[in-house]
Amino acid sequence: MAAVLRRGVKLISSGSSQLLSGGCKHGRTSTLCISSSRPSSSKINVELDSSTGIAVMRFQNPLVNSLNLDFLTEICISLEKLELDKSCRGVILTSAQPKIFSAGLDILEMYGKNPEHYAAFWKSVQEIWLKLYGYSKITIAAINGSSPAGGCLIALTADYRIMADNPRYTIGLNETQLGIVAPFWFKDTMLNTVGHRTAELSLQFGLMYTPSDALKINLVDLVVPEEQVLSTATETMTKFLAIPGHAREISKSMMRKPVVDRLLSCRDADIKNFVSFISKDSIQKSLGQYLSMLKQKKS
Ligand SMILES: CC/C=C\CCC/C=C/C(=O)SCCNC(=O)CCNC(=O)[C@H](O)C(C)(C)COP(=O)(O)OP(=O)(O)OC[C@H]1O[C@@H](n2cnc3c(N)ncnc32)[C@H](O)[C@@H]1OP(=O)(O)O
Repeated sequence: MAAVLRRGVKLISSGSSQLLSGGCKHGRTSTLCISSSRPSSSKINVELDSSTGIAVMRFQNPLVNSLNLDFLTEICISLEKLELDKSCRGVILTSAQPKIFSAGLDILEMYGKNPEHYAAFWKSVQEIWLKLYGYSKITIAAINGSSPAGGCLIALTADYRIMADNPRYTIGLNETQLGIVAPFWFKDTMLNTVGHRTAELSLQFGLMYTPSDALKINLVDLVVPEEQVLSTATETMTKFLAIPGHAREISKSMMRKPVVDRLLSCRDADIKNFVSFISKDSIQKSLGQYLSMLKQKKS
């Protein structure tokens, strides 16, 4: 950690992860998120440019940024810290893993575990969605890889989505392909983005879209060459930042609050429903088959 803690770097928070803030080149302040115990094990990296107020949060949970409980918790804590940090005005969400934005929820968290584990996991999935969908600051998803199911959900919570123009990358809520069902708040997030008919077809078939098809249905807002995803996200953020903050924030909340409130009003019931659904033998069998299919695909 000594190499990171150079002159002018100060610790600005604590918890399961730490935020380090310090002066660096060009008079800017960068913020790096590292794990308190083992810096190299951190699953995200956050850089905050205090001259612009733009933070870039990179997911780095090998191999495929699958969203397990620890990873979800780490993302949530960092988002919370950035939301409280007055020098941060917006967050760009992107991936440090090649070719993958996020593989979605970690299937191993939903397979072969006990009900207590399923409940704790689902609570953390709810937390991340509540945090991101109700986030007061601007969020932009710089989607530089595939983004199935929970990965697509994370992207859908952003105020704007920019995807790399690579037909090998796909995005969508493919839950039915695994024999599982996207809950109502996944569905509502999709519905609010692409409209009723498209969401209906998309969810029933568990459709995955190439970037150009995702653009056609407004699942993403912009498709750009891969090497321009981050710079375009920064440019777009600058446009959002030009709008008076309080007016933008209230407008965002007005659009999203009913959906957020709906989950808030029934969190425990939603967890119970998830635990009962995922514990079913038939669902466990489907997930087991899907995991085997993923392994077979490699050989
Ligand atoms: C009432 C409500 C009930 C239920 C609601 C539940 C909602 C669920 C939401 C979800 O998000 S479910 C997860 C859906 N995700 C997927 O379907 C993605 C599956 N993965 C892929 O399609 C591909 O792996 C890929 C992400 C496109 C990457 O492909 P690539 O060829 O680059 O890698 P590879 O397939 O070899 O995978 C590497 C490694 O990672 C494992 N893996 C992949 N995805 C997941 C995952 N989501 N969870 C856990 N593990 C995953 C894969 O098996 C490989 O493992 P190995 O190295 O041990 O073989």
